Amino acid sequence: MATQTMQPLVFDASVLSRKPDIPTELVWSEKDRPTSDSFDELDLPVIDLASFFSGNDETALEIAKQVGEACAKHGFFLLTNHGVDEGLLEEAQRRTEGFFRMSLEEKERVKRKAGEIFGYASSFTGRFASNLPWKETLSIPTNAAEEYIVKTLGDDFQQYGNVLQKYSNAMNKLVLEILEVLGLSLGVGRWFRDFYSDNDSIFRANYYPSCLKPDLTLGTGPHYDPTSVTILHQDEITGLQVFVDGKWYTVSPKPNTFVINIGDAFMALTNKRYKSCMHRAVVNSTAARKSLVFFLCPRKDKILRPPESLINAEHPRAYPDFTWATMEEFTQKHYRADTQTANVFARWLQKNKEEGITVEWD
Ligand SMILES: C=C1C[C@]23C[C@@]1(O)CC[C@H]2[C@]1(C)CCC[C@@](C)(C(=O)O)[C@H]1[C@@H]3C(=O)O
Ligand SMILES: O=C(O)CCC(=O)C(=O)O
Ligand SMILES: [Fe+2]
Repeated sequence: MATQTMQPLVFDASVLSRKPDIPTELVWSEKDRPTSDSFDELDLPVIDLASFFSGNDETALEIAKQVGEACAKHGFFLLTNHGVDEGLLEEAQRRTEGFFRMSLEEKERVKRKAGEIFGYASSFTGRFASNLPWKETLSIPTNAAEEYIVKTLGDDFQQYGNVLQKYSNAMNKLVLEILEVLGLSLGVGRWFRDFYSDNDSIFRANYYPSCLKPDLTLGTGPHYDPTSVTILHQDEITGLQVFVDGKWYTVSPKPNTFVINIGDAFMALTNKRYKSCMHRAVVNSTAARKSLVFFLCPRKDKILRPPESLINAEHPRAYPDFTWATMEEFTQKHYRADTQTANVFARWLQKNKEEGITVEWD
């Protein structure tokens, strides 16, 4: 008798957004599903970046203190007066909308292949079997955004590639400034800025189609970003939620404002002085939502070891040394990034060391 193999689900928004019966692969277990009390707004400090760089030391120290408090508590804050051109933000959002509105077949010309970080993924149908996210993603290298888009989608997409390159360049400049604020807040000056000066980061556009049963699904499941620092730009639709003090809260979009959060790799680099924090994205029944995300990643072969001044008797090493290449591989080949990534990764490094497999901290 021939054995029947299960075909992976096809996540085609033009079909699924109209379907009241949700395929089981996209239904999340009850404990993870969004509840109505998760829409209370989270109170986050709004950091004025222009004031930080105004030349007044007292102002800069006060701003660094606010950032430090937020990062020691949950790792999230908002950023305004960031200097990124508003027209560029609008154009990046608009052209991204245009990309995701194309047919599945057209988008799959840039399909993300197994084990690869970059490309278009429609939910993660080929990658995971359950708890699939109600989203499509397009991930590209920030250091070669235009080249990547043109190479995969062709010359007709040159304008989109160019906008994503400009956006990536703007994020690269902005993240180094944010790292100056973070450096001042921990008393290490430009150490973080210098460490990431040759960063090799990831841009990701998230597209969350509307869903007729948003109470059963999640756009992005609960996770900590495994990366270093995340700069998120939401369109005008609400969806981001953060878990603080045992409860889910919403971080609504505000015009011309970025949401910044610390990821696991930066938590390790600060010797756990700063925390990464669990978050997720919910979907809704009426409107599609987009977010543009810059995930700061160090040059792949750089050892993540905290500055000496952050290590002492009161704060012994919280994580072993590692490279981003190893952590990235871990999230792609061994572990689905979730709420436990940093701890499971540290244990995995330890186990490899015990088994005599070379790890960076030998
Ligand atoms: C290194 C990475 C893994 C994820 C993409 C990223 O480039 C940065 C963040 C990670 C992720 C977004 C965290 C949430 C879970 C995840 C599976 C997702 O929902 O997209 C993660 C990414 C991944 O593709 O593994
Ligand atoms: O879309 C959002 O608001 C959050 C996305 C997110 O957390 C991620 O891509 O890591
Ligand atoms: Fe995230």
